[in-house]
Amino acid sequence: MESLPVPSVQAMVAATGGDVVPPRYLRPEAAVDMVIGSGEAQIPIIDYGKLQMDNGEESARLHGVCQDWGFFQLINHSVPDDVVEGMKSSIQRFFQLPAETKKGFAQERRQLEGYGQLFVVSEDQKLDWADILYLNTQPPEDRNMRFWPDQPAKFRSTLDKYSAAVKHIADSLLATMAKNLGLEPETIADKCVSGIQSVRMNYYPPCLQADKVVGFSPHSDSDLLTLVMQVNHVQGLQIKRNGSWVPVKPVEGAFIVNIGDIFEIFTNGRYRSIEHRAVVDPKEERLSVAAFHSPSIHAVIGPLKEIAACEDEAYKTVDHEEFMRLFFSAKLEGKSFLDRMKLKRS
Ligand SMILES: O=C(O)CCC(=O)C(=O)O
Ligand SMILES: [Fe+2]
Repeated sequence: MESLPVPSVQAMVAATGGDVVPPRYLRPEAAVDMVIGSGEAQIPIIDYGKLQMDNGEESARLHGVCQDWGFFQLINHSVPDDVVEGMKSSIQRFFQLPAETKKGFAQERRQLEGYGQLFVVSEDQKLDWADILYLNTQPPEDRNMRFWPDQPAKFRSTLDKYSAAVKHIADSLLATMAKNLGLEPETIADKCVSGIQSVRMNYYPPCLQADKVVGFSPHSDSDLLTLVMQVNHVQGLQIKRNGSWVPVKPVEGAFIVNIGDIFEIFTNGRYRSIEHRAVVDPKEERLSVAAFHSPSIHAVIGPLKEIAACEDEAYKTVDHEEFMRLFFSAKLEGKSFLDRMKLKRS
């Protein structure tokens, strides 16, 4: 698994002032897409504190939101402020480091981790207006410290704390979601013993011709559940709903949570992953941190037998390693990966 090396967009913008857009970044298709005006829609808000108190009303709301939206903002979560703020400042400071220093953590051949970009599989493919740092964070034995920045000084210890705290929330949400689907909470939890977490830190430089580029191509996440933190005040995340893009207005201090492809496969389509993308600001940089949660690498990925017992399976069953290999070896294009995982009905 690997992604072809591409230039740093941040370095390119620093060199040109950001008003030059090389052809490989021009995305005319994005400009014609319909975007719902801001203020018209807001993704639902779920209160984590209420879920923890076994509040039946809040978990019923969560069930409705998972079926109807696949995206929500999680408030009142338990990650301490200093961990959240520490993570934000570590990431901002990492991307402020000189280009040469960041290159010390660059991706290597046949590896996904590190500083660079993902899903670049051909030399003529269009590119996203972003640089990323992608790291395996859980279980700890999966970490490759070679790619973990040692600058700023607290980066590693902060990411260690952040990753554990966010994993804890994801596991707890997954247990509630399993219950909401009439499953034993262990049904999903058992597959997540030594569950995998990876963290993708996204840096979107400004682009004076922002409507001509895309920060993150339309995609659904491949995992079970993603928790995204907005690092600064610049908005850019949009979700696809009823055929239009809906901008997400982040609530201060909330996590943006979304259902991934593996959840859709596990539940045979009861909860669906939602297509989303990131757009770029003309004047200001934007940063976000996505934490992806997947079952153990030894788990089988296919419809859960508890759900598929009385209905046709709509998705293939593959081992987790094969699933990851398939996901990372193609261009990200909406939900096309999940479509390839569907069983064709005759
Ligand atoms: O930048 C964002 O807000 C979204 C990032 C995202 O979709 C991802 O990392 O998968
Ligand atoms: Fe995503």
